[in-house]
Amino acid sequence: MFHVILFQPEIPPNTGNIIRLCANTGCSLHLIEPLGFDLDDKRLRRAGLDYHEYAPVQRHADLRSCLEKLGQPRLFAFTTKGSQPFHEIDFQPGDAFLFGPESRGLPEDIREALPSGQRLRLPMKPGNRSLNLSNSVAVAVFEAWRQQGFALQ
Ligand SMILES: C[S@@+](CC[C@H](N)C(=O)[O-])C[C@H]1O[C@@H](n2cnc3c(N)ncnc32)[C@H](O)[C@@H]1O
Repeated sequence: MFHVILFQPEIPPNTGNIIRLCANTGCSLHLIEPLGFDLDDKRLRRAGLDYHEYAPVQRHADLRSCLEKLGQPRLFAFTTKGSQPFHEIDFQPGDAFLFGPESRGLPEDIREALPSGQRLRLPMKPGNRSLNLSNSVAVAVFEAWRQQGFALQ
């Protein structure tokens, strides 16, 4: 349905939650190396994942090779530095959603390579820094899936 791309994720429980989220919503999950942990990290396994939930998870050496493998999908970057409200986008099956690492967010060159309309911001109260990574992915995926009527294919 949708592709979730985590750029160099750092914190195992976040990725564990996102693996389960993707398994439950039918998204594929793409991890851009280097990762801040091993995929068999016990902190990641503590998310209680079943083996089948790992099935749609792929690792990629870099973002470019990931996007090539996905056939150059329409790409949206979720960033606190975006100005485009995410809920105004008409998401389409096959779209890819890119999220940054927990400590530093997406690098500037990756953000700036996209038009401003594809740099999406999730609303927050003024003065707050950011949402948790796995919460951000959940909000984004469920809005996109809601727009498809929670279609199962
Ligand atoms: C913990 S945040 C990173 C914090 C980093 N200091 C920053 O400002 O980007 C991890 C990721 O969650 C996503 N995220 C968190 N809050 C967001 C928001 N309000 N709008 C869009 N994306 C958000 C982004 O992809 C971000 O790179």
